[in-house]
Amino acid sequence: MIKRAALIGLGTMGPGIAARLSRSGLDVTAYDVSPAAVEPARGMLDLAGGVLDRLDIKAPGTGAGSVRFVETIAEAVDGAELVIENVPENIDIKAQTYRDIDPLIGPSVIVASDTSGIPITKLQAHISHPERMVGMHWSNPPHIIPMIEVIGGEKTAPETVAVIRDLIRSIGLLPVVVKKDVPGFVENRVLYALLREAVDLVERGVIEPEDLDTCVSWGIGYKIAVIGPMALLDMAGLDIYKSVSSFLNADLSNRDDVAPMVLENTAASKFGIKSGEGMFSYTPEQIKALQGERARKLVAVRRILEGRE
Ligand SMILES: NC(=O)C1=CN([C@@H]2O[C@H](COP(=O)(O)OP(=O)(O)OC[C@H]3O[C@@H](n4cnc5c(N)ncnc54)[C@H](O)[C@@H]3O)[C@@H](O)[C@H]2O)C=CC1
Ligand SMILES: Cc1ncc(C(=O)O)c(C(=O)O)c1O
Repeated sequence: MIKRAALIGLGTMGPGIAARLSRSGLDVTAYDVSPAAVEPARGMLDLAGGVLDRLDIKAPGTGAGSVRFVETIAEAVDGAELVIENVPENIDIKAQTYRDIDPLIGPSVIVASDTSGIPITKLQAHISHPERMVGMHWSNPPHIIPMIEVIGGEKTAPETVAVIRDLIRSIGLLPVVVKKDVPGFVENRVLYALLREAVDLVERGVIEPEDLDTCVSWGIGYKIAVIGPMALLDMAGLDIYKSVSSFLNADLSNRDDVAPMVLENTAASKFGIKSGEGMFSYTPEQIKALQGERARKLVAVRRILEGRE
């Protein structure tokens, strides 16, 4: 079983993944190309530790598992059996990172990418042992969401997929093996189908953004946490789905470009909470409160869904 992991990239995702792996007894080295990313990452690591306490996720033994911040990529991968790449969702940046890692690791080291949806087959073209490369797609916030997609590319060895699946299972998380290396894998294909329709409805003035969120969170979202889409079809009845989808599917958004509303916002540097404005506006105090509230509610819901209260 893997005991030493390296995390490359410590932005939104890296610190939570480091926290979750170390809590399960792995020794983690953490590296970011930007020294400015390290202090926020330490803060996120501490916050994630507190959330893991509230989830009652205990270390396997006293002192088991650690996170060590290092200053070079060579130090990060030295001795690692698993390297998890968490650099931005840009194939050139990811490819350069694999080229940097390649001469520093042995052929048995597994390189996993947390890509949101770039096919693994494309990524593994940039590494000399593609059979050891795999997709390991965590969901945000990664220390709280227990499901992780595992994706093999055309050249990934089945054993590599099995090792990562077993690692995820052994630390009490939920691996889902995606059988075909399709863009976006499964979670983001479903999420982006929902987001495309949601953005379109707001953009066309069908609904206000706040009301869209109430509708989806308290309608579909609340329900879907308890009963997944396939089981939901059976609950609703396939006859109903057949009737509604026979006229509704043709009316749903099928735009294949990025919606103008999103282009306008991003062009104006409105990225959401990271810039203080996006679909909504946020003060720094509101952002802190929202993040705390998100963690508290996700922990509470997870405890209930797991039958722990
Ligand atoms: N943000 C999200 O909700 C999720 C993101 N992902 C995926 O995870 C990956 C990382 O995403 P985020 O954490 O959101 O990105 P981010 O932009 O917040 O963080 C990326 C970090 O990588 C660092 N970095 C850039 N080049 C590097 C290099 N060559 N070596 C080391 N560090 C480098 C940056 O300084 C930055 O701190 C992306 O592929 C993304 O699609 C996956 C699940 C959810
Ligand atoms: C908007 C968005 N895009 C990608 C992801 C991901 O899973 O890669 C997420 C997420 O919540 O994890 C997301 O919200």
